[in-house]
Amino acid sequence: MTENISHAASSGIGQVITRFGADFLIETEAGERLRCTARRKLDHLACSDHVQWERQAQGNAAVTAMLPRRNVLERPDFRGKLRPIAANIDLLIVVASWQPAPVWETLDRYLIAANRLHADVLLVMNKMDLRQTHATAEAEACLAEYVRIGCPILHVAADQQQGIGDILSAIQRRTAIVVGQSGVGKSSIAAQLLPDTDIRVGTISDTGEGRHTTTSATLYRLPAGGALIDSPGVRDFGLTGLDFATLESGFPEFRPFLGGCRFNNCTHNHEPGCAIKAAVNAGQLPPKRFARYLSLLSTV
Ligand SMILES: Nc1nc2c(ncn2[C@@H]2O[C@H](COP(=O)(O)OP(=O)(O)OP(=O)(O)O)[C@@H](O)[C@H]2O)c(=O)[nH]1
Ligand SMILES: [Zn+2]
Repeated sequence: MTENISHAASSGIGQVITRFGADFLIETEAGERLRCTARRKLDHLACSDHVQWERQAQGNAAVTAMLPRRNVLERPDFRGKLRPIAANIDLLIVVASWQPAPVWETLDRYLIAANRLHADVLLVMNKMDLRQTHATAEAEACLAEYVRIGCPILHVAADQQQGIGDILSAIQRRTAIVVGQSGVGKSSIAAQLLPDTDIRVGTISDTGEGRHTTTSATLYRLPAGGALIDSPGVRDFGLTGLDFATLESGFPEFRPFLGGCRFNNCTHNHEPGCAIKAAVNAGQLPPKRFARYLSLLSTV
């Protein structure tokens, strides 16, 4: 790596691939991977952040600035302090399965989180081989409501390599993360999306310092375009700090009716003249989603 340095650019723009302790692995615009140090004030950098980098004496490189990010996923560390783990996420791939059965309120929470991040959602119903035997009428009705509100849904079977190509084409050029409750098949799906483990590990061994195992979120480029950010902490991320405005805007199907409530601070619960409740009663809004909205409302 060092012999190329005199010919290579000495500074530029790049993207954070992952982090090793205080250091970052950066991908330059030329596609080169550089291990960089960063000043303490850049400690809040996260996987997929765009940055400015600079080579220094002895071939060391450093991140010198963070460029604006479109969003950031944060989760509390062991002290309860919010820490950024991944930035610039375009798509939340929310995985659910027929066994374990979907927890619909959890799915609603992921939809709210995606909306808060201004990211798109793709619901992946995994283990479609178990749908016939395990899907209850209630679960099918809940899923039908997701179809009704326009949530994109794919049915796949990761174990049987069915539908993985559809997920790859749905990602397109976006940067995605895979989330979902335990046991639904997130690892199986990630392994299918990133089948070449050498690519997965190789991105990190490219720094010439041997193979690192990192629990930090890592950005993987997908051969068909787009990228996947993955780590255990990304996969089991959950919505925290829910407030009323976030909750209400996480139910996009309410939007056409929102101006119609008698009170402009209506919470769509007990208030008279509520347009949302009227629309639910008139069959214009999905009732099961609304019932879960009320249950989430009692937590804000
Ligand atoms: N029947 C069936 N089982 C599957 C399918 N995909 C994955 N599984 C199984 O489901 C189980 C859980 O899969 P994982 O990929 O470990 O699920 P996960 O979401 O990563 O689980 P956690 O690590 O607990 O969060 C494993 O036993 C898989 O073999 C599928 O398409 N059909
Ligand atoms: Zn209302």
